[in-house]
Amino acid sequence: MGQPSPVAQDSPTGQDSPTEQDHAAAGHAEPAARSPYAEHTARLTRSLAHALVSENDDAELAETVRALATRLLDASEAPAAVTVDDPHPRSGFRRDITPITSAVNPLAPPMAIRREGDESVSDVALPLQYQGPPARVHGGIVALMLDQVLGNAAHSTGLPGAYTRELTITYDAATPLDRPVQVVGRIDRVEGRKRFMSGEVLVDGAPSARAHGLWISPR
Ligand SMILES: CCCCCCCCCCCC(=O)SCCNC(=O)CCNC(=O)[C@H](O)C(C)(C)COP(=O)(O)OP(=O)(O)OC[C@H]1O[C@@H](n2cnc3c(N)ncnc32)[C@H](O)[C@@H]1OP(=O)(O)O
Repeated sequence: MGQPSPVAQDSPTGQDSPTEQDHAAAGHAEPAARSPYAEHTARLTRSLAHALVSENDDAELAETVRALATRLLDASEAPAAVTVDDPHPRSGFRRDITPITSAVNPLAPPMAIRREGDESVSDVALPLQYQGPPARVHGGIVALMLDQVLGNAAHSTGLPGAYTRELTITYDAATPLDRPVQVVGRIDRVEGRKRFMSGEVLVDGAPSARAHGLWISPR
């Protein structure tokens, strides 16, 4: 596995400035300012989620969190205006707020995606927050990872932006928590506006889940 390399494009179209379609796909307006606030908040929230699932109770910490939650609520009037330089290779959006690769979305692990040849690749180990059955990654999270990595691959060639039209997952085996897994996606063929995609989640090189799907550019 090579070193992560930044995704070349800032937008699904590969242009310097994001288009309206990029914004529609990303679901937000262009950020007005840059600040470390969002990144710190995301890290804090991930830490809180970890503390919650660890089931340790600490009254003093709980009070600190309560007070902080009150302050954060007060400060969250315009969250769309808060952003940071993403320290991770970006998914392709100028500002990534997806719940899987964004550095500033506390729902996201976050998962970094890089290009290797014709494929989009991510190495990730998912912690307990993403558990479904005991010791296994939730199947919906597996689908989310594959949707994102296949989506990244669908946009990696400078083709116009496209949306997931169909995504089929075959779960072959458990995807373990807290162990490195690799998610891979690629374009199998392009027919006009349609991109037929495939990919897999690999555990020690063997697929725990396989995906195929269709991405379509809007008219
Ligand atoms: C660098 C950035 C990285 C960025 C990386 C970012 C990764 C983000 C990953 C997140 C991905 C998402 O969550 S995306 C969000 C979730 N998905 C969505 O919201 C999509 C919702 N669906 C839609 O908006 C729409 O259905 C579209 C835009 C996808 C397509 O609409 P449309 O253009 O009207 O489509 P339509 O005419 O019906 O179909 C187009 C053609 O495809 C054919 N077609 C339709 N379905 C199928 C099918 N299952 N199998 C074969 N062919 C099919 C039709 O017959 C037609 O063929 P012909 O007549 O042309 O021959």
